[in-house]
Amino acid sequence: MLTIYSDSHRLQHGRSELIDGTLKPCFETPSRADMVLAAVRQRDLGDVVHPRRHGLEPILRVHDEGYVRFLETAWQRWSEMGRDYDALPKMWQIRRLREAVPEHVEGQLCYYSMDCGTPITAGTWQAATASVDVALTGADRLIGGERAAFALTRPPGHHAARDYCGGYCFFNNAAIAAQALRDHGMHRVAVLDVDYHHGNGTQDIFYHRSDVLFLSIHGDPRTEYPFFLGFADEKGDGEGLGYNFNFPLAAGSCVSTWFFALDCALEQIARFGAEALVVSLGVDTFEGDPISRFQLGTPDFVTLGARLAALKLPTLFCLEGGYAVGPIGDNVVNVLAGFEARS
Ligand SMILES: NCCCNCCCCCC(O)(O)C(F)(F)F
Ligand SMILES: [Zn+2]
Repeated sequence: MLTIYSDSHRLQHGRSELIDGTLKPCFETPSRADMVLAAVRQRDLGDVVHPRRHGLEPILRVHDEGYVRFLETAWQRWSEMGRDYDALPKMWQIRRLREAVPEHVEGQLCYYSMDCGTPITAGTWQAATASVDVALTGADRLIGGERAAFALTRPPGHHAARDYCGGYCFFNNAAIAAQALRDHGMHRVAVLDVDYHHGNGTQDIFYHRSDVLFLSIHGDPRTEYPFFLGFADEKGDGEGLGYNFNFPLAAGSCVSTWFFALDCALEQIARFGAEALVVSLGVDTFEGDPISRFQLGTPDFVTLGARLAALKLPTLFCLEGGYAVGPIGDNVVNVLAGFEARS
């Protein structure tokens, strides 16, 4: 399987995040991508290519222009305040506060974000746009007729909504790739999110649409981040009613429960008649993940890949989460190798 990778991911390296009430070093580190790339090479998964640049147009097919312009200018405006450290919001635009978009960078930082775990740094814009190019280069390969591709995307994307960043995500790589597949003639595209955390951003982007089916298996938002989206009763709206499926599972759920949810999701994808599949591939479902609470073992990721291959669809894998850095490479490559073995 082809891997698309850009060294520009290294430019996103936040210093700290506020997590569980304390400031800790960021869990979403460059070493994650280094370990995945090393495993891709060590396991001889296939060629590794650099992305083609696609510019801002595909991003603007999914994200709000004001939000994109904010991300493009935030660091420079933040630095002009004499700050040389990560940009993080100090509050949010919560219920009954004014909806208007602030002019000032500090206000916009609050308006265009959903948490304080997603630092904007000097290299964020370059890293995030390169990550989109990685995903889009993978989509180009599917459009060109290839069966599958692995977009080694970092920073991740599935928490990024039309007009806000969060959960270490700035641009929604998987959603932008799905939109590109639609724009290049695939009529029905499914996005399956297997990351531990609900892909609130991807749901937000496609919630009113029937041409992109979104499905997510994740930790129950009653107790797990992102708390405010990802419930089973969120089924889409308007045109999109019936084209959104959430499978929230209680923290600590066993592996067989997880695979039962996967089989239900795969059944919906087959019924939808998808012409292509984008997988938001987070491996923080791993039993040893430091911030998540499912129990998949490293061998289970082979089974996941095999189940996905059974759909016999052109498939683009976009890396999302996974914070057990030692095993992340084997966990990710197991999915891809498991997929290839059944293709
Ligand atoms: N007590 C745990 C608090 C969790 N705080 C933030 C979690 C962010 C998860 C990010 C991710 O893994 O979903 C992504 F794929 F986007 F990277
Ligand atoms: Zn996650």
